Amino acid sequence: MNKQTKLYDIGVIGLGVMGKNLALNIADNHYRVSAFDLDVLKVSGLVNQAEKEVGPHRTLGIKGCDNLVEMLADLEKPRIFVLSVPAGKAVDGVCQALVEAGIEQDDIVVDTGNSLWTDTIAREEKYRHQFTFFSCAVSGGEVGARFGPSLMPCGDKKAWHRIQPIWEAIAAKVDPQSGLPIERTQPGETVTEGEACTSYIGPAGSGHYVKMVHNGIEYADMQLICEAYHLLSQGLGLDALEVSAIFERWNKGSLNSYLMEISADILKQLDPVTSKPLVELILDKAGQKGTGLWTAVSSLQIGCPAPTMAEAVYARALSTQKTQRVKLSGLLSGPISPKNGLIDHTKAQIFIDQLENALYCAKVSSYAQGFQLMAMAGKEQGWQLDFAKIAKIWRAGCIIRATFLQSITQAYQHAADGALENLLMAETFAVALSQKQHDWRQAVSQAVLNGIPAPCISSALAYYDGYRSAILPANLLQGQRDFFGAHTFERIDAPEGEKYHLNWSSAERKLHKVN
Ligand SMILES: NC(=O)C1=CN([C@@H]2O[C@H](COP(=O)(O)OP(=O)(O)OC[C@H]3O[C@@H](n4cnc5c(N)ncnc54)[C@H](OP(=O)(O)O)[C@@H]3O)[C@@H](O)[C@H]2O)C=CC1
Ligand SMILES: O=C(CO)[C@H](O)[C@H](O)COP(=O)(O)O
Repeated sequence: MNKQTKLYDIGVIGLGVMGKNLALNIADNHYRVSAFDLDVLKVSGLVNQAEKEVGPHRTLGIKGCDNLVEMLADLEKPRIFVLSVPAGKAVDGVCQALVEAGIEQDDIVVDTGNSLWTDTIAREEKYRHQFTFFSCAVSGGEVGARFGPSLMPCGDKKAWHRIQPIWEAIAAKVDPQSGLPIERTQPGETVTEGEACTSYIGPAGSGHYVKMVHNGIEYADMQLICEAYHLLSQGLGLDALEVSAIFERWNKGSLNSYLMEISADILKQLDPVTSKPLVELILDKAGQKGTGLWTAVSSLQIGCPAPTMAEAVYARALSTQKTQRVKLSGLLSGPISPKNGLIDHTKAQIFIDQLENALYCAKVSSYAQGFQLMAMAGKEQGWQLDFAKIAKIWRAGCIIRATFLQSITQAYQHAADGALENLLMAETFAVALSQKQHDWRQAVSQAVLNGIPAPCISSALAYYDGYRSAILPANLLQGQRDFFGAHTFERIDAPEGEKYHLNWSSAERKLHKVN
């Protein structure tokens, strides 16, 4: 391996999709990187790529290591290690191997994988007497990691101050006025202006919680776009290229986002083998690694409704039941399908415009759920989450980046003392949704009438309607609970907290005040 005399600034462990690109990004920003992976081919692959990218006149400060003892010797003390290994056992495996290799108390280990936030809290405690376990969730996929991701650090404040200059250098950057990304796409380029998409989130676990909700929102955003595609293709009978053109137009307006942009691109792609649209040849069974599921589970545990994110997880699960779906498509009846699609063609443009507004409203509703979930979790855990900052660091670099996040940033900045309980209460969104909600209902109605599943668009509407309902039928529900289980109920004409029970089954039906 490449022998250097000067010590290195940072050690990157795990050189898969993310680790390799983070290492190159860090080196582009003039920090010297020592890199290790269990797979020697990944180590040599990184070193070769670094040499190729810069050519003979300039070298990137990247060195491959054979083992962790070598890496420890390579690094300037106190040392900084970046872990980019699969979440779960591998993280503890590397931490243990670092202990065996001689890691010291002042050294910092930064876990950048999609770890479960409760594991992060436990690890900070577990390794407290051996080194500082810090964590920083990363979003942006391969390209983000290479040219500027969104970074959500949490844990020991002193550790944050040490890594902050590196993190601010490698993060995506945003023009503070417009909220638009300042992009770099070439190896060796750096962006030194603009606001960095990283900000200290809070104590251990908080950054990973925020990233988990980011992924829950990501699942919902993706499914919302897929439902629009389904309604346009199955409902109106449009082909992939026609849907792509609609998405490209939507991407120029309030729906502008990275996910909308790549969806338009995907729909345009022809299969190199058959020349048909590739999307039509991709099997309709969705995968998942678990972060969306964790978000839905947390929302249920906390008691904070996040139905659109949960529906997005269910939609992926349902998609995997392909064999049953195929069987039932011939067994269960739905609306009769005319040749050119289900929805009246003479009203196609009206429907397309309604769907655009429906998608915008559903997106606002979904983000409102996500931000409220973070607020409730933050309260429960005693984290002081700054939502304007969180929206800010999602404006570029991450998968859910969108111009819309500038409006969310401003909504939280304008709310006095962080008093915005729910995004739906922000004037900008309340007004927009009031104006567009009729179209949202039309789109959901068309989906229902024509038998096209749109669980995220419609659950987002149900959340909106539930949230704006002064009266819900939970009075009857409380009656049911008291009837069969003596679970008691409160009365609207009695002080809050006072509990009552009616002896529903007895002849006299006596009301008792319960102490
Ligand atoms: N891919 C993405 O878009 C994103 C991924 N993430 C998260 O980042 C983390 C890394 O993801 P990704 O790069 O995609 O994963 P990959 O599987 O591509 O890379 C992980 C790498 O870590 C190596 N590795 C595993 N165990 C060890 C070990 N004990 N010591 C050294 N190296 C080890 C693996 O080697 P081997 O293959 O030989 O086992 C592999 O090269 C995950 O937690 C993921 O959830 C976060 C944001 C986006
Ligand atoms: O964290 C990410 C981006 O922010 C990953 O892309 C995410 O892990 C993808 O999740 P899944 O495989 O479950 O779709």
